[in-house]
Amino acid sequence: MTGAFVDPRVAVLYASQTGNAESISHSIYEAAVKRGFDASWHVLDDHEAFGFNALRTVVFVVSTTGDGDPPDNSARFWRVLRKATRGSATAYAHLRFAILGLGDTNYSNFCNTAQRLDKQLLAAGATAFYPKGLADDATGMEEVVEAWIEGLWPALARVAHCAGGPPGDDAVDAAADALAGLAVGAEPAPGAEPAPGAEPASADGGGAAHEFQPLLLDFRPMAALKAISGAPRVPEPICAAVLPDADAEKRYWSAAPQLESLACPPWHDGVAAASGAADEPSTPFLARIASAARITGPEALKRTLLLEIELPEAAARHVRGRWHAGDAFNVYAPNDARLVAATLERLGVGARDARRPQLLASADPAIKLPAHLQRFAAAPASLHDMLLWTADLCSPPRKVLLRVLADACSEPADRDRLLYLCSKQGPAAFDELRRQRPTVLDILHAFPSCRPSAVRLLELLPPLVPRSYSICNAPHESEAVWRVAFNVVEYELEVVDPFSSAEDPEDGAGPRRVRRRGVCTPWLEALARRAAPAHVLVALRPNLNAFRLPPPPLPDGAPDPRPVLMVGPGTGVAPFIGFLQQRAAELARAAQPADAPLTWLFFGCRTAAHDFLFRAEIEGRLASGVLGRLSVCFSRDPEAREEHGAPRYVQDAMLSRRDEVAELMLDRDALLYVCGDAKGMGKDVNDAMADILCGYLASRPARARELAAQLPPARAPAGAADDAPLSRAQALQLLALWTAQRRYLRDLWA
Ligand SMILES: Cc1cc2nc3c(=O)[nH]c(=O)nc-3n(C[C@H](O)[C@H](O)[C@H](O)COP(=O)(O)O)c2cc1C
Repeated sequence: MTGAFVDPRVAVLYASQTGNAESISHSIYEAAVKRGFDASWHVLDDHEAFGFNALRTVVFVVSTTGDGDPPDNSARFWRVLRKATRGSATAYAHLRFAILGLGDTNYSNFCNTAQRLDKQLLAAGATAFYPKGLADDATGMEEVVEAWIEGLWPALARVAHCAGGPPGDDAVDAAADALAGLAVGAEPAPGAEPAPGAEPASADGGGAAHEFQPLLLDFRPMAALKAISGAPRVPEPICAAVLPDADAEKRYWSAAPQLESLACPPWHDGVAAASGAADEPSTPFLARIASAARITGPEALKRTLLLEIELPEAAARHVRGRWHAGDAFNVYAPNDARLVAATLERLGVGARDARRPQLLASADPAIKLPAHLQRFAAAPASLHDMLLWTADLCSPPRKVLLRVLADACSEPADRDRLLYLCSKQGPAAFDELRRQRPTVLDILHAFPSCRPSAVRLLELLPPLVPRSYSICNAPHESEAVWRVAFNVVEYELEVVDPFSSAEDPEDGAGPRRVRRRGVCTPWLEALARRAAPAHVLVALRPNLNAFRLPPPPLPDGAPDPRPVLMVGPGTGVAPFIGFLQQRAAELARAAQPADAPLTWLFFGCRTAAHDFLFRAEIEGRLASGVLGRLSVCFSRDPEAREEHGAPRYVQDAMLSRRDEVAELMLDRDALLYVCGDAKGMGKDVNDAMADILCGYLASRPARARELAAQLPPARAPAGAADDAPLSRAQALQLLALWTAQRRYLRDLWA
C-alpha cells in the first residue's frame, strides 16, 4: 500500500444530462459507504460548496452530451477548472482520481467529457489511481460499467482508508466470484412458452385508461442454458417511505388544492420564482401558452407545432438582457398521468394511498438520497406526484432495474426471464427489449408476477429531466415571448413476433407495429389544445457553446461583417429564424445604412408542399436582403429535385456548393452554425465539411501547408495513406480548432 497517499475521504462526483451518470455515481457512492469508505457524493457544479480544490481522492462519473459537450450541471466546474489548470503543471498534484465516462459511439465525440477531464487533470499534475473506463450506450453500457466498478474497490483501497481496512485479495476474489457466479437454476420447461406478455394479460388495469404495449421477446435460447450468470448485483434499497406528522400532513392538504390546476409539480413555488427573487437566470417559472399553431400541412409525416410562451412580467424582467436568439429553454414536463395511474395500480397501490402525502427517508442514514429525491426528505408529496414528476417511466430499461424486478417476482419463470435479460447470456434479448422502448408498465405487464414496491421503483428509475427547445425569436422583436417549434414525438416501431412464421401465411406473420410517444411534446400539444389557459414551468437554459450571432463589434451598431452560414434542416431551422430577426434589427438600427453581411441558410425538409417550415418568413428575409442566399433541399420530393436540380440533404447541398463554402470559411473568416439532429445530420455535415476542405485545398498546397502548421501533429489511422495537401485527419482537426475558436458552432440534439 502506498501509505503516503492514503487519505480517509473519497468524493464521488458526477456530471449528468439525462440521469445515467447521476444514478451510476450514486450506486458507487452507496457501495463505497457500505464498504466502509468515508465517501461523499456531489454534482460537479456544487464544487464550491464541497470544496473541490481540497479533495485528494475523487471518483468522477461524467457523461457527454450535445456534440461532445459536458452536461449542463458541470458548466461552472469547467470554467473554474480551466482557470485553475491554465499553464500550471502542479495545480492538482495533490489529487488522485479515477474517471468513468459515459457516451455513445453514434456521436462524433465519444466520451469527450471524460477524455477532456482526464487530459486536463493529468496536465495539472494529478494522478490517475485507476484506469479510465469508457462505457458506450450504443452497445450497452452495463458490462463496462460493472467491470469498472468491480475493479475500482481494490484500487480505491490503496489510496483511501476503508473502515474495515483495505480488502485483502480474498475479498477482491469474493467480489469477483459474486459477480460471475450469480447462477440461478434456469431449467425452463421443455418447449418454452411463448414470450410472456405476447398477448395482453387480462386487463386488471381496471379503469386505468393507459394501454400497455405487449413486449415480444424470444426466451427460447434459455432452454439450452445450464445456468444464468453475470447479472448485476442487487443494490441495497436507498429509500424508505415514512408518513409525515399530523401538522405536516395538514399543511400539505391545505397547500395542495390551489396548485392542482397548474401544470407544474405541486411542490414548485412557481409563483415566487416568477417574481425573480432568485438571481440565477435559469430559475424556473410558470409561463402561459399564449398561442399554438400547427405549421406543417395535414399530409406531412410529422406534426410540427409553433407555440408562443408568454413570460409573466416579473420573469420577463428577470431574464431581460440575459437571453439572445439561439438560446434555448427547458420545459419541465410530467409523465403521462394515465401511465402513472396505471403503473401505480399495477403495483397494487390503491388510489387513496397513491394520493397520501409521504416523506422519503434514507434507508441507511449514512447514505444520501439521490439528488432528485432529496426534496422529499423534508417536504411530503404523494407517491402519485413523485412518480408523475420525478421518475422517467419511459427511459430505456437498465440491467440493474431488471435485476431488482427479478427479485420482486413470485413466479420462478418470470424471475428467470428477467435474470436472463440482464445476464451475460442474454445480451441479444436485452438489446431487443431496449429497442422496443418499453415503459416500465410494459415491463411489469410482461412479467405478471412481478410486484416491486413503488418506492423501490422510484429510486431505481432515472430522474425525469426537463426537455430543452431552441427559442426561435429574438428579444428585439418580443422580449416577453419565447416562440418554439417542435415535432410532436409519436412514432411506430416494427416488432417481429418471434413465434410467427413467415412460411405460414395463416398466422398473420409480419412485424407488428407498436406505437410510442415522447414525454414532453404530446403533453405540450394536449395543453395547447385545452380551452382553458395553460401554464408550463420553464427556465432559460444556459447557452454553453455560445450558439449566438456575434454582437455588433462597433458602437455604430452595424452588424459583425463576417459571413454567416446556417445549416438547419427541419426544426433545426428554429434558432436561425431568431438570428435573421436579430440581423434585421441590427441592419435597421445601424447608424449608417450598412451593407448586409452575407447570410446563407441551408434548409431541408421532406417536401416543398407539406413541411417547409417558416417558408413565408424565410422567403421574406430573402426578398429584403437580410438573408443573402437560401439553399433548400427536399428529401422526398423527386419533382422538386428534378425541377431545381436540388440535392437531397443539407450536406449534399453544401457539397454541391463546395468551393464557395470552402472559400467563405478559409478566406473570408465565415462563421458556420449547425442545428438539428446530432446522430445523423450533425455527423454528416461534419464529414461533408471535411471533404469540402480536403477537396478545396488539394489544388492549393501552399495554403494547406500554412493551415497544417497551425494544427497539432495528426495521428493518422494505422495503415491509412493520405498524401493530400491537407489530410482528412487534419481537416477534422481544423474543424475542431474552429469549434474552439467559436467559428464552427453546433447545437445538436438526439
Ligand atoms: C442529445 C445527446 C447528445 C449526445 N452527444 C454525445 C456525444 O457527443 N458523445 C458521446 O460520447 N455521447 C453522446 N451522447 C450519449 C450520452 O453521453 C449517453 O447517452 C450517456 O449515457 C448519457 O448519460 P447522462 O444521462 O448521465 O447524461 C449524447 C446523448 C444525447 C441524448
